[in-house]
Amino acid sequence: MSLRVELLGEESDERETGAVLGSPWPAGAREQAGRIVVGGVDLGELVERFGTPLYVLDEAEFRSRAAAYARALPQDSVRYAAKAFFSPTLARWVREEGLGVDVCSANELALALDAGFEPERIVLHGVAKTHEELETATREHVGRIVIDGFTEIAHLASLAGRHRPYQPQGVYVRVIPGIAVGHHEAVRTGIEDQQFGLSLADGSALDAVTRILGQAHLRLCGLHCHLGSQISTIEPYLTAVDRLTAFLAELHVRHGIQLPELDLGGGQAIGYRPGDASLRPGEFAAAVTARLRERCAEHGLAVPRLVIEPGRSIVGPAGIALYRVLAVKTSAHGIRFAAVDGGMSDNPRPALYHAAYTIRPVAQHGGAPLRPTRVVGRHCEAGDVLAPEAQLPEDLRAGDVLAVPASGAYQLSMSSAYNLVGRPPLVAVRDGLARLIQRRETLADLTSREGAWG
Ligand SMILES: Cc1ncc(COP(=O)(O)O)c(C=O)c1O
Ligand SMILES: N[C@@H](CCCC[NH3+])C(=O)O
Repeated sequence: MSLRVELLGEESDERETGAVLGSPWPAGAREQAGRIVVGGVDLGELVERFGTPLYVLDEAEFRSRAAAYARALPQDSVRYAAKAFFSPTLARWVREEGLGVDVCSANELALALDAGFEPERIVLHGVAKTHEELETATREHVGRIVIDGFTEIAHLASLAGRHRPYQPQGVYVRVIPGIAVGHHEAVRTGIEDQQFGLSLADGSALDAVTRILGQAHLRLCGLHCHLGSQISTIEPYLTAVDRLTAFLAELHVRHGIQLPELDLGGGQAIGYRPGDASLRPGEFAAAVTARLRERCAEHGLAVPRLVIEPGRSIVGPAGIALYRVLAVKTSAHGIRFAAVDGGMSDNPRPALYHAAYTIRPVAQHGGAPLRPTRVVGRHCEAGDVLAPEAQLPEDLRAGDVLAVPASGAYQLSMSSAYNLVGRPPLVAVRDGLARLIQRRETLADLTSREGAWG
C-alpha cells in the first residue's frame, strides 16, 4: 500500500530561531512565541492538519543519533533494534545511515530484506523462533542468528546445510552474565531465572558452545548478551565485558578457539524527563572498547569486534506524541484529571513499567501557574495513566493539546487495537516539511482480517 504524501509548510530557516527546548526534546526543538517547533514545523499546525492523537518523528534527530553510533564504532558494528520501532520508512533511514538491523520476527526480517538490507547485516533474535523464521533466515543467509536454547542448535544445523549456495550459518550464543540492571524488573534480561539466554554460571552457555562446535553447518562467531533497558551508566556494560571475556578465555583454553565478535545488545538510556541521565554513543563506545582491549590483553586473546544493538537511544528521542485533552475533572480527594484521546493503546509503557514522561501543552498558557495533574488515557481501565503527576497549567481545559517528547521507542511498536480506537498516524518532520508516513488506523483496517465466515 502506498501512502499519500502530505507536505506542510515551506523550507525555511525559522527553525533556527527561538529558545532551544533541550532534553528530552529533539536537539532541534525550539519554543517560538510560546509554540513548539520541531524539525522546523509547528506542532500545533500538525495537529490542525492531521488531528490527534498524533505521533511525530524528527527525521534529523533520528538520523543524527544513528550517525553518532555509526561514527563511534567500526563499520558494521551497530545493528538497530527494530523492536523499538520499525516501518518501511524507518528501515530506509537505518540503512541509509549505514547501520545493520536486529530483528526478532518473520515480519521484521521480511521488512528488513524488502528495505534492501544486505542479509549479512541482519541478526535474528528470539527465545521462541518458529521453524519458518529459522527456515527463512537460513535460506536468506542472515548474518547472525542468536542461539537462545538447546533445541535450536540441531534444528538450525539441519536447516543451515540445505540451502544453496552453501554457506555455514553464523551464530552467536546468548549468555546470561548475571547482571541485574534496567528500568523495571520486566526488562532485566541479564539475570538468572528469566527466559532469555543461557547461564554462564551453571555451565549451560559452555554446553551450548560445545554442541555448536560439533555442528559442521554452524559457524560460531561470538557471544551475545542483552542486559536490560534504560541503562544509564556504563558500569554494567563494563562488568558484562569482564564476564564475557573471562568466558571467551575459558573457551580458548577448552576448545582452542578465539571468537571474533562480542555483541553486548542494546539498552542505552535516553532522557524522558529533564535531567535524566543518558548514555552518549561516543563515550559508551570508547569506554567499552577500552575495557575490552584491557581484558583481552590480560587473557591473551585477540580483541573481538564489539557489536551493539541500540533501539531506544536512536528512535526514542526523535518521537513526540500529541494528544488532545477531552475532559478535565477533579476527584473527591482533589486529584485533577486530564483525560486525553489516546492512552495505553498507543503507549502501554506507563501501565507496564510505570514509565515516567514529560508532558506539556503545545501552546503557552499565558503564564498560568502549574498544578499537579493526572494525565489519563481514554481506555476502560483505571490503570490507563500516562502521567500520575504532570505539572500542567491551572487553566488547562478540554480542547488543549499536550505534547509528550521521547515517544519514539516502544510506543507505536507496542500499540494495540484496544477499544478499537485505531492507532494514531505518524508524521515525519524535516527542514520545515511534514510528511505523513503512516495514516490513522481505520475501522476498515481493524475489521479487515475477519472473513465473511464469522
Ligand atoms: C536482544 C535485544 N537487543 C537489543 C534491544 C534493544 O534495546 P534498547 O531499545 O533498549 O536499546 C533489545 C530490547 O531491549 C533486545 O532484547
Ligand atoms: N519495551 C520495553 C523495553 C524492552 C525491549 C525489548 N527487550 C520498554 O519500553 O522499556
